[in-house]
Amino acid sequence: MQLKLFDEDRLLMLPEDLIAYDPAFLSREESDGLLEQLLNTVPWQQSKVMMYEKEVLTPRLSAWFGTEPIRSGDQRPVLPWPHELLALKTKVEAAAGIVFDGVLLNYYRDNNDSVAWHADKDTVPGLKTEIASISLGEERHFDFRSKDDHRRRYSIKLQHGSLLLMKGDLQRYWEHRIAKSIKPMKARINLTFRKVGGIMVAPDVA
Ligand SMILES: O=C(O)CCC(=O)C(=O)O
Ligand SMILES: [Fe+2]
Repeated sequence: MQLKLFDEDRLLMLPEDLIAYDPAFLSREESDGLLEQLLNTVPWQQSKVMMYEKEVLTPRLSAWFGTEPIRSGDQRPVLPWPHELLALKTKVEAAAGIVFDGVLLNYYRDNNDSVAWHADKDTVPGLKTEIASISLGEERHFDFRSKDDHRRRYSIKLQHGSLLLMKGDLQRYWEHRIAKSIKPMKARINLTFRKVGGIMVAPDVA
């Protein structure tokens, strides 16, 4: 049998200390309700980033909820936690065994929205960045590649209501992305719960 380039089973080869995946963390009803509510109530914005000395719009919308900016200089307003995101934060913290202080929401409107290859870095050497990621709506491929050898790749389809934990040295040795697709796609919202504590920076990615 021929191995596909992106074979979901191969995710299992990414060590368990880097990734944990629960495909049905939220029920169907919870996921449907939350997706609808976030689509309609979040003050979505399209951020600008500098790329090769030019300002470009990121190919997705986003919003940041927390108590301080995701990183110094970030233009996004710091939005207060709405009730339903606080409830979700508590549930995610219980599953992850980590306390978070902010959540970044990404809204991929269709198949043309994406996030380019990046790792979510922190500024303090040796501090491991742990992120809990909830997916709602359209299933998209989440790709990983080794920073040392870009041919080493894995991919997983992030399902409606799933929870992905990224931990250990994942951000140090691996990059991730959501690629554009030629297949028409509906809306997807991703929520990444993070610990900023005034020290973590998010990357400038388009
Ligand atoms: O949409 C996703 O699943 C990932 C988003 C991401 O990598 C990020 O916000 O840093
Ligand atoms: Fe990321």
